Amino acid sequence: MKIKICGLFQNCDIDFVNEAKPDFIGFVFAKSRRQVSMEWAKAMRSNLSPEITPVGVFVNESLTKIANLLNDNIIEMAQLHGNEGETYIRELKTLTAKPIIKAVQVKVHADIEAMQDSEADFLLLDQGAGGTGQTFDWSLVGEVKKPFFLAGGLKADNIEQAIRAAKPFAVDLSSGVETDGKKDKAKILEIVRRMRYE
Ligand SMILES: O=C(O)c1ccccc1N[C@@H]1O[C@H](COP(=O)(O)O)[C@@H](O)[C@H]1O
Repeated sequence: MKIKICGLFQNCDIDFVNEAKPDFIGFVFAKSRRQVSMEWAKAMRSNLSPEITPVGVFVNESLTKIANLLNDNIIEMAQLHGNEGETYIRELKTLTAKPIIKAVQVKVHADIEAMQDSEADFLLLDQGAGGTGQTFDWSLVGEVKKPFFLAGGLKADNIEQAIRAAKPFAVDLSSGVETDGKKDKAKILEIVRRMRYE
């Protein structure tokens, strides 16, 4: 099981993940209390362990900004968390060879069905707008043709149940590894340890 720790915004967050070694981390470029600038992401990425893949999280961002971040190697994957459609994804793919993750807000299974043939490389199934700490009904997931990240309110006490129900390629956590709005080293270490050894 792959694991992504999203929404890193403090210098110490990089130390936490370098120790825990998740597979992916996320920098949020969208409006959010976790938002980072291009310059700050570049500085954090330069301290990130090379074994960890950095993902940029965007909401209806300009294609040029995303392509620049990818092509300047500040991020290695782009996660589109807004209303980006297939035309947008196709266009982004003409600007970069790096993988694209498309977030899907899951209210009914048909929301996933509608994205099965997307040109995105991965789907990310979430409860809503992103970074809310809210779960959705994992029994809605069912059969998914594409590899997908499972997100939305995942934390130590629900992650095993979520994995059993949805069988994702990777799990993605942000709020669930925070305390008082900041990344919590002990929670990050514990969840990555569990994914690796249980
Ligand atoms: O984290 C944010 O602030 C954010 C803002 C805008 C779009 C997406 C965002 N985060 C993504 O949301 C999911 C779930 O997060 P949570 O665990 O429920 O807090 C995750 O994929 C983040 O990448």
